[in-house]
Amino acid sequence: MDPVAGTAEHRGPVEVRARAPGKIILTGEHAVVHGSAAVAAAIDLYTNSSLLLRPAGPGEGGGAGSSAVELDLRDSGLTFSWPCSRLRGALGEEISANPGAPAPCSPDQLAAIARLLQDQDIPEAKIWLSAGLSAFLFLYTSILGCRPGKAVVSSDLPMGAGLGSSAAFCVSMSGALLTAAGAVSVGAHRGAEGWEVLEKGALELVNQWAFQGEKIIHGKPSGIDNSVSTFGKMIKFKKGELTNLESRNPVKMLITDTRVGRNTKALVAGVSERASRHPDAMASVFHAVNTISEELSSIVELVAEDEIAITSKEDKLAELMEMNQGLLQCMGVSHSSIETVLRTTLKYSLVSKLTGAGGGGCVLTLIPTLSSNIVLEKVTRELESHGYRCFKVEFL
Ligand SMILES: Nc1ncnc2c1ncn2[C@@H]1O[C@H](COP(=O)(O)OP(=O)(O)OP(=O)(O)O)[C@@H](O)[C@H]1O
Ligand SMILES: C[C@@](O)(CCO)CC(=O)[O-]
Ligand SMILES: [Mg+2]
Repeated sequence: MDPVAGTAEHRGPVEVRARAPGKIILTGEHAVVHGSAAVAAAIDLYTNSSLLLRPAGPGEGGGAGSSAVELDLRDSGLTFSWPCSRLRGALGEEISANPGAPAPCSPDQLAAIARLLQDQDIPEAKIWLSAGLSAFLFLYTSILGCRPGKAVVSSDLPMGAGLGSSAAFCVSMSGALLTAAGAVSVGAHRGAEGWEVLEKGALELVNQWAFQGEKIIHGKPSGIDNSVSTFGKMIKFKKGELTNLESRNPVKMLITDTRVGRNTKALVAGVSERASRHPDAMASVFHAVNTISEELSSIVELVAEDEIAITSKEDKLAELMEMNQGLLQCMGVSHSSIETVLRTTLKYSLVSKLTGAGGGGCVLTLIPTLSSNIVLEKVTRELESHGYRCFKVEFL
C-alpha cells in the first residue's frame, strides 16, 4: 500500500495531476458521525484528477472550449461543459475565489449549482453522479472562480461501495485545484512512484476543502474519509481529531464488493433518524462502538513477536470486528448481501464486517497470518459464485 495522499505533479505552469487513495474502516463507521472513535486505513486504490487551465477568454489561443469549465469522467464515459459566462450568470455574487479560506457551500450556491446541473444531460441511470458534479462545481468555482479549464477524473475505486470514492474524489480534486491556484506547494519529501507530496500545511488545506465537498455528497460527514484519504496510513479518528496508528505486523483483509448500490447520505440520515427515535438505546450502541475502536486501536499497535502472539492479536481483532458488525446491524445498516458474505466466510472460520456506510457495498474479512491459501481460494470462489468481486489488501 502506498500511503502517500494528496500528491501533485506539475507539468508546465497550468497542468497539474493529483491522486488520493480510498480507505477501509476497520471499526466505528456511523458511530463516528455521533462522536465515537473509529479506525480507518488508506488502501492502494486511487482516484486521479488532472487539471489543465486555459488562458482566460477567447482570442488568447485557448482554442475550442477555452472559455468553459469542462469535466471528463473517464470511468463513466461522460463529459460535462459549462461556459464561463453561464457560470458567472448563475453564480453571480456567489463567485469569489478564495482558495486559502475553505467555507461551506451556502444554500444560494447550492441552488445555483442545481440549476447548472439542469443544463447537462445526465442519463437517468447515472443520476447519482449529480452529487459528485455538485461537489466539483463548488470546489472548482470556490478555488479558481470562473477560470476556464478542463478536469479529467479516473478512479480504481468502485463508486458508492464503501471504499471512500467520494472522499478520494474530493481530496484529489481539491489537491489539483489548490496546486493550480498556486495556493499550496510541495514539500521536500518524494512519495511513491515519483509523486511529489504536499507539505503538511498544504495537506491541511486540501483536507478542509475536501471536507466541504464531502458535505455536499454525504450531508453530515464525520470527516474520517477525507482525513484518511488526505493523510494516508492507518488512523484513529474521533470528533475531528486524528491519531496516526502504526501497526507492527501487517494486517491482511479480503474485500468483497457485493455490487449492491447504496448511498452514504441516505444511510447516515437513517442512522440519525433511528438515534432520534431511540436516543438512550442508540447512545449505548455508539458508546459500545467507541470502546471497540479504542481497544482495536491499541491492539493494532501491539508488537506481536512470535506466531502465538500474532494469532492471539488477530483473534482479538476478529472478535472486535465481529462485535462491531453486530452493532452495525443494530443501527440498521446491514443488508442481505452483507449477511450472505458473513455466513459464507464463517463457514471457513473467517470473520467479516461491513465497511463504510453499509446497505450493500463492501465487506471486510480478516485474513489471519496462518490461514492457508487453499482456504482463501475456496472462500473467494464461493463469494464470487454469488456475483461478488473479491480483492486482497494489506497494510501496516
Ligand atoms: N470518480 C468520481 N467521479 C464523480 N463522482 C464521484 C466519483 N467518485 C465518487 N463520486 C460521487 O460520490 C458518490 C458516492 O459517494 P458515497 O459516499 O455514497 O460512496 P463512497 O464514498 O464510495 O462510500 P463510503 O462513503 O461509504 O466510503 C457517487 O454517487 C458520486 O456522486
Ligand atoms: C458512514 C460513515 O461513518 C463512513 C463512510 O465511509 C460516514 C462518515 O463518517 O462520514
Ligand atoms: Mg463517501
